[in-house]
Amino acid sequence: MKRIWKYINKYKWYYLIAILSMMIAMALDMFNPRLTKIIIDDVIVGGTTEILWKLLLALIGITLSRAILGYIKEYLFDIASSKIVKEIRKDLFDHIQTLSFSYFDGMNTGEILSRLSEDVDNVWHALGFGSMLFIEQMIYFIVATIMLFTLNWKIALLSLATMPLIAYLAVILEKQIGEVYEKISDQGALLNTTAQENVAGVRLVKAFARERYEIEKFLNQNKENYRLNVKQADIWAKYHPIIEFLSNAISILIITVGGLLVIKEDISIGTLVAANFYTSMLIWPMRMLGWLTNILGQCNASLKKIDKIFNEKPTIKNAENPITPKFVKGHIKFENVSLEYDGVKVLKNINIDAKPGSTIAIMGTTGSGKSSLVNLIPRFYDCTGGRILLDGIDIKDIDLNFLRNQISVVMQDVFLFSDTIEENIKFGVKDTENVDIVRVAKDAQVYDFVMEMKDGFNTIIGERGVGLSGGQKQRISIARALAKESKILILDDATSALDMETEYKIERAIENRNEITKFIIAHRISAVKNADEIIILENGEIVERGTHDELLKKKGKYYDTYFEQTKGLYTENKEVV
Ligand SMILES: Nc1ncnc2c1ncn2[C@@H]1O[C@H](COP(=O)(O)OP(=O)(O)OP(=O)(O)O)[C@@H](O)[C@H]1O
Repeated sequence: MKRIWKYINKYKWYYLIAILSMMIAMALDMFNPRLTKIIIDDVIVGGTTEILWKLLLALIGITLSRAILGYIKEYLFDIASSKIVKEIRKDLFDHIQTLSFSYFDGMNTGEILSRLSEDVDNVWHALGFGSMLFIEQMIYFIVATIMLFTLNWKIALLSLATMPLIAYLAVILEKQIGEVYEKISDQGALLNTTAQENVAGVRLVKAFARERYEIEKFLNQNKENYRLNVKQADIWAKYHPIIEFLSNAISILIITVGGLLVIKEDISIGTLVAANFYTSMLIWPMRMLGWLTNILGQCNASLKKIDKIFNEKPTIKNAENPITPKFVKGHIKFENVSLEYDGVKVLKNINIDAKPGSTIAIMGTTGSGKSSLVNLIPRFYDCTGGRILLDGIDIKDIDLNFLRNQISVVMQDVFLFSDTIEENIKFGVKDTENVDIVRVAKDAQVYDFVMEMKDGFNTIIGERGVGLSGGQKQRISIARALAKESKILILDDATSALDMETEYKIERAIENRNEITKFIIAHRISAVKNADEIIILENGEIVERGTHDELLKKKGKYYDTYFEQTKGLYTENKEVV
């Protein structure tokens, strides 16, 4: 909640002027029943017709000024709330960008999207018309009470005595609605996630003919959402008519008691009309209390959820005084590195010395820790033991942005944006004017198939690269990494969808880049055989290492893989034919 005051404070003048306009408009409103009273008592009953035109002019003047002030009030409330919400959404988005990989491991996209859209919208409603009506109704209540007392204290007391009952019902209503709303909001996030995952994975759903199951899953979520909404409507239906009935009953009571006072000539007819008017002004805030507290309650619940994201701290942080080296050679050294995810050790005693420009290939069974190992270099995760050095400096001491700028990663799971091929390739490039798109496209074997497309590099590819083959997507993501021209290149199983020939051409082009230190995770011997060092991982430990020839001589795991992949070229005792 504290956070929201920081934003409101920034636009306090908007709110102050809006509230001032509101107060003047309301003060003018208060004159209307008084003028009506004078028209009834003095002009109609008393016969002083000569003041009628002045009274009518005053009524017109009040109505006009009220309209102008009303416009100023609404405009300022709207503009201030829209500005605040724009800033909250931006800050929230910026903050989400700063969060580390581990945060996203445990969150689903639908939930984050719900915070950014539905919850921020709830804050907007509350800061705009919600708070405006709340302040307005509270002032109406106070002023109408004062006006009633100045008219007749008996009627004033009678009106006020009935208000707590309406207020009590409104508060109960708000409490129950608030509880259900919280559930509706969580359910909405779940519904979003289900829909989002289904649409994103529609091809997989169709391939596995799981449409029925997915529809059922969505319908169940939707049914629960419906049930909660009906429950909310039920609560409204239970309390709202009672509040409505009480409001009307109060009016009848005032007219009856006031009528008796008129008969007894305690008050004039004009006073009764004015008192009835002020009583209705008193009832409205009470009646709206439920609705307003509901909006404010929703806003409060949403703010708590938004705050939870804001309170999330990135687990990977910059050092207090981060180092920004002047020049990077690209020497990467792992010293006794280990890694645990939630207490489970996935890497143990890793020692690697990757000299500038060298190629380190990593092989191993699935789940052996290959991706985890390379993910430590750009600090997607921090090692839990040992240290990693870049040119002799612990990477935890290097400015995080600087460090990541030195590294290009082609991830296992290719992600392309729905944009042109050129923009996708230029994604990580700072100096977009001087990037040699053609060279990187040729090196990544992208150039030929792009040139066959009608719009070439300007071809817009669908979401996540829809419209391209798996191999084409991988090649574009390799081109994207090469275009970044960083000192360290990580290819995490980046050529798995490529045919041997294309993979070979890309590997050669990358090998020729002597200025880059390369980490290549691959399963094919052909992709790793020219590496300066090949590392075989098993259960998070290096079980074999050396060059292609050295490993073949060892006749260990690498040799077995080599034999498996080149079957037919050997005799039964694994001797070359
Ligand atoms: N973010 C994470 N949180 C928790 N555990 C993880 C995380 N990422 C990986 N793991 C676990 O760490 C182990 C190593 O995973 P990793 O992805 O590094 O293996 P890999 O050798 O790259 O596998 P593959 O060849 O299938 O990609 C696995 O047991 C995996 O379940």
